[in-house]
Amino acid sequence: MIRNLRYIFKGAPALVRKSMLLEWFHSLFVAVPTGFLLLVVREFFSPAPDQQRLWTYVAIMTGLLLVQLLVSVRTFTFTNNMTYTLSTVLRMKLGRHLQKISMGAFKQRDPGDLASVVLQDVANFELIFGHTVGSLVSAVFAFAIVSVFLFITDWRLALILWLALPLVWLLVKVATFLMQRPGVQHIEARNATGARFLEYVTGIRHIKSYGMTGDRFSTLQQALDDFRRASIRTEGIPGPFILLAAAVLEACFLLMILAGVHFFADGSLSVPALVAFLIMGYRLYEPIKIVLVDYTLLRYMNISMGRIVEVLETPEQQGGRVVKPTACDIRFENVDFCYLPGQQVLHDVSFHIPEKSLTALVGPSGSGKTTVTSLMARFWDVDGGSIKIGGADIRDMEPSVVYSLISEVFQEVYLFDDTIYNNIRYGNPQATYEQIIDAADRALVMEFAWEMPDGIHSRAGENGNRLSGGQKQRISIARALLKDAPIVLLDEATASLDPENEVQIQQAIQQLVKEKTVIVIAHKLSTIVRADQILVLKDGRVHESGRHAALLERKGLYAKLWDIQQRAGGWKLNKEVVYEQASGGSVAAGGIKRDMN
Ligand SMILES: Nc1ncnc2c1ncn2[C@@H]1O[C@H](COP(=O)(O)OP(=O)(O)OP(=O)(O)O)[C@@H](O)[C@H]1O
Repeated sequence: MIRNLRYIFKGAPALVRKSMLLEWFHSLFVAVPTGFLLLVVREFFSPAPDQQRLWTYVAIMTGLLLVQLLVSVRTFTFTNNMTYTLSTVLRMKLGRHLQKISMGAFKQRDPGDLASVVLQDVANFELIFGHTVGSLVSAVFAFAIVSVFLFITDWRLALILWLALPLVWLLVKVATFLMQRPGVQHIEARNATGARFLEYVTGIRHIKSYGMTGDRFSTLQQALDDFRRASIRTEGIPGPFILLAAAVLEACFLLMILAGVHFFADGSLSVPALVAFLIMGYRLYEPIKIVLVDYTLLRYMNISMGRIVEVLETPEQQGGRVVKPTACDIRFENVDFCYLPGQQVLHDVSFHIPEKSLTALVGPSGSGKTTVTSLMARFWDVDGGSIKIGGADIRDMEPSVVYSLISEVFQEVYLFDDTIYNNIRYGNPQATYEQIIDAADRALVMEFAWEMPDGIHSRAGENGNRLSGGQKQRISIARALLKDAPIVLLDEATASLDPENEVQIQQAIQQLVKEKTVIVIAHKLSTIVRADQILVLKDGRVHESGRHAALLERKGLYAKLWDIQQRAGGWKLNKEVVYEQASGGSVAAGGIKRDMN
């Protein structure tokens, strides 16, 4: 636990030290009045009680209690502020860290599980830390101070009260040991419930349309049942041990009374000392009772902290030796890669993409086209070989540098639940209003945005659900135009569009790829007949490469795919769509119109 706490408090030790100091100070003002209580009792039972002395003690105790109140308020406010500051810092740290780990490490965990680390585990930490750590520290100090007073008064009775400690400690240890597994299971069940709820809400359209409501509900019901059982176990298993520990405290107190009466009878204990023990013995156990409840909570917090530390310790992608490459040609050298251990997806892939050229990636489904583009963008790091941009290994560059070199326009467009304007602005947060409108104009976003109630400031909805597929793609192209990165990755951006939309998207893409190094994943081979280079992938290897005509002559896989597409289903292309890197570095793309024969 100490290691986890240290890790989490890294960067804020001064805050924690101040909080602990305040708690110690607070415990001092809780315990010292008890000492005066002893003096009051002694004075009270003396043969001639001194009234003035008694009033002085009472006045001092009142003063101390007032200070205690002030210190309590200050300690509470400080600890409260510190806890929420720490948890905000922690959440931001987790957010920043998640950005810096590779997609591989990111995807090893269920997204619902990761979200629950950031939200639930940090909430667990702030709730338990804020409410228990302070009182625990205070309790330990108060216990120590009251013990000193008691040992001074009568060491034998104090020792009997202390007898409870090893027993209580043992019972707490057993309780925390027993709750370790249910605690982990409880957190797992909680995450599973969150994930099932998320699945249920996000998939509600499909669940309804496939009439799966009953089935899906039972999955959720199952998760909720598991969660209920896990919650009962987490509280129920340590519960009896904690109750037993409380009973041990009561028993030792009774034992102390019996011994006190015995010592009083044999004349070795005075009345004031006995009364003091009756009052203060109970007070001695108050902090322990707090510890009993809080300690098990603390162990639960430790499980959450362990999960937070585990995420924070996931290695970040390194880089930084190369600040920015001087050119933007791309070279794959003997690249091997697997998403999962033992399942190699790319094998010894080598090729070179000259700067400002157009390269098409083609191949059967699952051949590795998307994987090649993901590796170029350093979403994952290669397992073997290297990828170089401008001659520099991308592993020597900060991932953010690599991202800044690349614009992507993929089939699946992700839009934030924000305005269209802001969604474009993500491409370059420093862009001016004019630059954003210009990008929107060039990507033909303005054509549809004008007609919306708030124009370009209309909201896109969650993941753009208020917009059509074509409109979303135009926004993503505007975003890429605004970013103006030297490398452009296109993933068959027009696959799911109607002909009219497709022509418009092609025009927008034409704007985007001017003077850039372009890599296009093409499923329709007719679009890439004029590419500078076509890489044909099969089973994660470069099976063939060359220009369109040369590949047709070879009569290999490309020629076969071409043949199939030409004959496919009686469709006739009567106007070609072509990506072409012209000698001046521009790419031409025509419109497409299909007629059924
Ligand atoms: N995140 C992932 N985790 C595990 N395996 C993956 C992951 N993404 C892709 N794969 C596997 O890697 C292989 C290559 O996938 P990739 O998406 O690169 O192919 P592709 O050529 O782009 O396919 P498509 O044309 O269907 O999009 C496939 O066998 C796929 O199952």
